[in-house]
Amino acid sequence: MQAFSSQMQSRAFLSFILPFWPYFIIFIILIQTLKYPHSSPTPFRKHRLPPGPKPWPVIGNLPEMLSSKSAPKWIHQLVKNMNTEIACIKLGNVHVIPVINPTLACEFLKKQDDIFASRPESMSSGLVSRGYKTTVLSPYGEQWKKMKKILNMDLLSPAKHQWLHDKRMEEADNLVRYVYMSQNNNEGGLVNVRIATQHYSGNVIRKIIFNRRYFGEGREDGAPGTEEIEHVDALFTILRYVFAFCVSDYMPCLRALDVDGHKRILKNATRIVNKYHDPIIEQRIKQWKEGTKAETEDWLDVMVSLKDANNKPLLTIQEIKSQITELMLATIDNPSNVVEWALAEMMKQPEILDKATEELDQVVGKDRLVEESDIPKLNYIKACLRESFRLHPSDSFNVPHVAMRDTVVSNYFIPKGSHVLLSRVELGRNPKVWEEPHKFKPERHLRDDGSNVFLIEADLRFITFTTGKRGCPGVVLGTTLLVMLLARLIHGFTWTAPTNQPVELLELETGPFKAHPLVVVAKPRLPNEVYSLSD
Ligand code: HEM
Repeated sequence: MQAFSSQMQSRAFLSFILPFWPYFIIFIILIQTLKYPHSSPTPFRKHRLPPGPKPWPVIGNLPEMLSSKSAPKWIHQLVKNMNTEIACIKLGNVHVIPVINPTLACEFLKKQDDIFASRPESMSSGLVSRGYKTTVLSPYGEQWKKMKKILNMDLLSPAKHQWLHDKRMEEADNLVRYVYMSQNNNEGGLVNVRIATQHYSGNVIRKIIFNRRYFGEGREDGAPGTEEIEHVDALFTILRYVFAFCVSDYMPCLRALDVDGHKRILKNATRIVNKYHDPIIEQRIKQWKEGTKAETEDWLDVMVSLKDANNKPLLTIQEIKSQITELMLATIDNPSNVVEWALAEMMKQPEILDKATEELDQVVGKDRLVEESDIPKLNYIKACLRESFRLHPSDSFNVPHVAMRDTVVSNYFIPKGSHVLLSRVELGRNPKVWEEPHKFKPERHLRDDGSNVFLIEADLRFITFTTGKRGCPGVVLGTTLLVMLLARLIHGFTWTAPTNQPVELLELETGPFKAHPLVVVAKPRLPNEVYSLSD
């Protein structure tokens, strides 16, 4: 009876308190705002902010963002509706500045690069970088400078690139073996190109960092084992959520609640990645300490052996662990996404596929497989890759850049702390820049004088590696992976769609990602002995 009456009391209390919940939340938000006031007035305040939707007090345009199916699509639609090429959307206290025009993009990343060289601090980047110990995710400062210098000088230098040649080639051979073996599968030679490309990227970076392809037993046919599938899936989950407009990044007072579930998903994915990486890293550090390892064979060895001015280890274990995860993330998505789309587009326009195959036969011949030394001569292949980057970027936006002080860009006031988002989708498809923007037309990237095509796009008419302080340090490795992947697939095999299943080019509703994996038939096109590959 007493239990019943206390139940009644708590029900009465609940029905009394429920209508006041919204006021309670607004109260917390107001306290939050008082804790984090807007930046103080500066002389730039006479300039207007870029055009944008009217924000609600305190919460800004968060309600509209939350009621949309996809935040990037909502932002792009706003920009389109306002007929502008730069906008300002207020999410909580943060000014988010989407940009779809290359001249403006160059203002941010070239002319005022010094001001826009920071990154946002967020739940996801803090978690993945173990408290900003890495490069991509760390705000501008001493830690970022330390890590970027190590990448440029010790891991990605031309000499180190040369040193790692054989490891990359082993994986390029493994890719061909994997596709070649599909002839023997009981699906009539069907190849899931997404699996082939994602695991090629995963295999190469695992080989470079850990000197191994497999975490577990591995497989004879070069295909990924269960451990590698779990590892690569977890990396892609992190990539999907790392800059995914998490509500609490704009309303820090909601951080403890994990309202959109992003924290739980990211924690789970990083746990999986750490489960594979941490034991290898810990054992290797021990081996170097005990003197049972003395030969430098991979990036992990390099990282463990780096010394500071006092001959002490330059990197802490946390720095090594977080930087390794970040290097995996940085390598894995662009090659797989861009090459899967490129092959799908080329199969849709067979004359393009024929032209690429002709170039390969001319440069490489039919008696051997493509080698890295062929890359400078494969201009049509590189033009196809550029076209795929332009039309099918691996994400809706470039990694955010943060304004380190108030400034003016193109007569608009950009307040300190603004998040600048160069739109990968809308830069590449901007009709003022590109004729027939939705058509896959590699010829537009060939040069009249026949000179070398590069994947770098320094004018930011679309995004590949960008430029400036925050530009990608992995241009050479990235270019090598991309060209080898597409060139080996096209040179080694003829590709046809299975009967009654034509190739389609549908995008997901949420972004520029291919809705369905490309699953097509591969037939070897070179003499059999060319495929007898080293293990
Ligand atoms: C495969 C093709 C690749 C593409 C298309 C690519 C593209 C990019 C882009 C667009 C950025 C952001 C630049 C900006 O903030 O403006 C970036 C940053 C970065 N990339 Fe790459 N990347 C690739 C491969 C790699 C590889 C192989 C590595 C190293 C293993 C790497 C390491 C990094 C790092 C460390 C940063 C952060 C730079 C900084 O914040 O200072 N990337 N990359």
